[in-house]
Amino acid sequence: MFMSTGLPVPSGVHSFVDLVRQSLNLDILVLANIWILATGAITSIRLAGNILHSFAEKTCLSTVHVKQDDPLYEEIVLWMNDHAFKRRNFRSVLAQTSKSSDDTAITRSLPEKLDADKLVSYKGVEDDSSVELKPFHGSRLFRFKRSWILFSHAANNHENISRYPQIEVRPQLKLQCISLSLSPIKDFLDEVRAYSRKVSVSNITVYRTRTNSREVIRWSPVASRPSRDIRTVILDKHKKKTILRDINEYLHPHTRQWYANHGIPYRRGYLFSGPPGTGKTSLASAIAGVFGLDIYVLSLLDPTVTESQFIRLFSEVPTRCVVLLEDIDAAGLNRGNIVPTKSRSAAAQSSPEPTAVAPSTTAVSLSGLLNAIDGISSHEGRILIMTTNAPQSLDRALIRPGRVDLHIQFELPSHEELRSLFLNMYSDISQNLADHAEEEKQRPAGLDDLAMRFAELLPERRFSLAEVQGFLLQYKRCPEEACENVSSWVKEMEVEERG
Ligand SMILES: Nc1ncnc2c1ncn2[C@@H]1O[C@H](COP(=O)(O)OP(=O)(O)OP(=O)(O)O)[C@@H](O)[C@H]1O
Repeated sequence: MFMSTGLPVPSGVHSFVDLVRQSLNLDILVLANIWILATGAITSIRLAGNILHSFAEKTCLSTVHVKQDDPLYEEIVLWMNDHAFKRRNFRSVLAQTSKSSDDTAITRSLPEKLDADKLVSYKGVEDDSSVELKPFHGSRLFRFKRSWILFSHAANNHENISRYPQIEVRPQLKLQCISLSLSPIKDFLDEVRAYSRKVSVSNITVYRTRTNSREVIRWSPVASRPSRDIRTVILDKHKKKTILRDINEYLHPHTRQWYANHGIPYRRGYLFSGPPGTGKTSLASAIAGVFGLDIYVLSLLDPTVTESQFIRLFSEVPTRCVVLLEDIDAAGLNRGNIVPTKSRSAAAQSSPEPTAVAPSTTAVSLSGLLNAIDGISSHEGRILIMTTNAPQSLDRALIRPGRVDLHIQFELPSHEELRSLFLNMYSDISQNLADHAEEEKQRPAGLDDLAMRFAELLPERRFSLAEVQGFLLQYKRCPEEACENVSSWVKEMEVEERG
């Protein structure tokens, strides 16, 4: 009987129950009992599963946790998306605005030749690469070589993070396999690394500091872009060769062993000095490309980074990478109020006037920076590149050998360098030409003469390559026009300087 509880039941419920009973020929009480039993059974199976899983975890499962701020995290997610998740249909995915610089879709929907007078609105242009849908959270059991690996990626519990910021949050990415040894997962991780290297072979990733949701400052990838071709960096051939050889030798594993055998800390530092816009950052980026290294950019002027964080970040960079510390003079770094001593070489080339010392604008003191560079916790194996516009204002302690092993001075361009810039702008150096002679042969006829004329119309060692490049960008497709207009541009610049 339905009325067994003795509680009054609305007549509407009565008629609904009668309707179900008559039309389906089923007793709703029986249905309710079946439902209760099924729910109980499912809950028990789940519970048993959990108990079994935690028992297996303790006895026969090997587990590897990966923290979200480790570069491996992104690499594993990438591998899973491109392999294990590829053929499965997910209904809950992560939508991402694509950072890809691949313009194929846009190029397809535009006319082949650029019409200078026809303006294109990119709102209406189809860009099918702008949104990516990726499986993100969830579990997946997959076979790798001869082992079964369970990948689990839990969603971030933001509530817990904001409530208990001091508590170490459980790592969200977990790999497990039925084995008493970690070697199947180790093999898998090696494969993940190799795959990630293959995918980004011609790209360099730039890392900068970012404060995460737990208010902890960490390295974070901000861009992955094609590396700059070293041939496009204009610099005295001898200087370019010297630094490339030096880094090549330094990075070789034999050199590392040599340092270890001789008890010398395995570190190498470079100082790039020169006026603004002469190619210091461009060379650092091209070096990273040549040696397939990622760049970690630190700024002494970043107000969010304290001295201890600065030292920690320095010690957290990977073994082979470029750490770029830009404009170290701009931070007004000095030993408290002590006026920094001039370096011998810098003093030789600087003006006889004493250099005005800017007040310190950084949370990092000179001793903090020295500590980060070669203190006890400082990382070995990295390449440190510091750039400055005013080497004469740097403390000698900062640029002593061991901290700065090679000083590359950039100058305002000579006629020869201006000629090279012109040729760079108007020749197609996207082709992978093996030697210089081959490169010359491929140049459009007459370009060499134009380049010579252009360079001679400009005064030597007066304007930076960045300034001249800015002028040339107005005539991207018309080298002749650039030559015709360069003299009036020089006059304008001179008037501007005087004013
Ligand atoms: N030596 C050079 N070779 C090729 N391009 C250069 C060179 N110098 C400057 N440029 C061009 O000028 C622009 C600025 O160069 P870059 O940022 O490398 O200069 P910088 O010396 O680091 O300047 P700053 O001291 O202001 O940071 C870049 O777009 C680069 O292409």
